[in-house]
Amino acid sequence: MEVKARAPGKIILAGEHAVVHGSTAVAAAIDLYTYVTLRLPLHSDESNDRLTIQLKDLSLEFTWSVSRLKEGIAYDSSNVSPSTPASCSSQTLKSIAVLVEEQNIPEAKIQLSSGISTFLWIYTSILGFIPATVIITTELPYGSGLGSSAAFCVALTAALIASSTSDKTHGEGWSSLDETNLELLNKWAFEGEKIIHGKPSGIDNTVSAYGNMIKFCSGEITRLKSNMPLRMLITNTKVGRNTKALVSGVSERAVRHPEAMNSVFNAVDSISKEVAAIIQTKDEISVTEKEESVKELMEMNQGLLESMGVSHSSIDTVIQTTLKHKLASKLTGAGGGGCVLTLLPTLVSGTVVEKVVEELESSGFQCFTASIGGKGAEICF
Ligand SMILES: Nc1ncnc2c1ncn2[C@@H]1O[C@H](COP(=O)(O)OP(=O)(O)O)[C@@H](O)[C@H]1O
Ligand SMILES: C[C@@](O)(CCOP(=O)(O)O)CC(=O)O
Ligand SMILES: [Mg+2]
Repeated sequence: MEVKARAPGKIILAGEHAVVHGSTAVAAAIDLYTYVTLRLPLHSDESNDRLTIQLKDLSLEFTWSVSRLKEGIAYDSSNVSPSTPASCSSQTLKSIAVLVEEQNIPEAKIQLSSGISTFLWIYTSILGFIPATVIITTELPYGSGLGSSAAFCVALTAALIASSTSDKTHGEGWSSLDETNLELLNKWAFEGEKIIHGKPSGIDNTVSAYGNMIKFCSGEITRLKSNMPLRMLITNTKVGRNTKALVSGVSERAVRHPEAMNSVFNAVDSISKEVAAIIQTKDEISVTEKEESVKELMEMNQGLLESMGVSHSSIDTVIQTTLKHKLASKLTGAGGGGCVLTLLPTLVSGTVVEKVVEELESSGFQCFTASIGGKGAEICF
């Protein structure tokens, strides 16, 4: 039996990091996906009693015998049920880390360890100890702020949940999951994100699961309906970074300077709420005026991200380059490198965009555009 699932990456228009501390943020799905193919043997076959994960884009494969997993994963199965997503205890995570270490992941790719641990936790929690081959491909750059970790968790969970539902509509292309399963997969994906991020807000897995554009605050989701064109240039600085380290850096700063950081988080909250309001407003305000407001709010948000300590010299270079052409930019996702968003107002000419892209690419960055606010998780049999 084979089932496929896909889940999108995202951009955060306003509010990253502060959202971890209870502020509002605005995010949108983008049309770049992570794909998971789950192959379950139809009959138990003793010669292939293995769980294998293939990361196709990286030409990497990790595999364990089911008996090794049963012996290695220390959890109390009475506490684990597919329908009640639970956090991976530190003892279980340690036992999973041993199984991951046995795979000798190349040093240059060691950041994948948390993703592979997440895979083992979610897979065994939902399907138990049964053999399978899981094939992953992705259009998202790893660790660049576009939510590859959440898309991976959401797509994986969607495939696992779909394989265990009785309603399998074959041959009709991609279809979305029902509300109950979406809610379930979103909760599991959040548990996965906890292994990768430490302390996620849940915005990335939520927007990847549900798609569209959302306003998110302390787990509460408001779906946004945009009433203005929103075109963003995405620049990948290609500077590698790790969301977990950046998120904990901000928390440490908040412990050192609680009052100041609270003011920063409150300011971000106001910015995100204003961004959401402008995007949705049906008032007779011209598109140019709306774009001017979004531009200014992006600049303010970037300033506050700098004060949280999550910007980077490569991000500054993108900001300065785009500013020469009167375009505003802010980092998106965890920062520290990764991707930067530049608002492309409707009136900006194609020639200017080409020039900006040329300058950015000559600095070694990679530029692209993506369609914003599209589909969430989908499955296909
Ligand atoms: N397709 C994938 N397969 C396995 N692990 C993945 C995949 N995508 C992401 N991950 C995990 O997520 C990590 C990157 O997540 P993170 O630092 O949050 O950055 P982002 O979510 O912005 O891409 C990777 O180092 C890896 O552990
Ligand atoms: C920094 C943060 O706000 C977003 C992280 O996004 P990403 O993993 O960098 O794509 C963390 C979170 O909300 O969980
Ligand atoms: Mg992430």
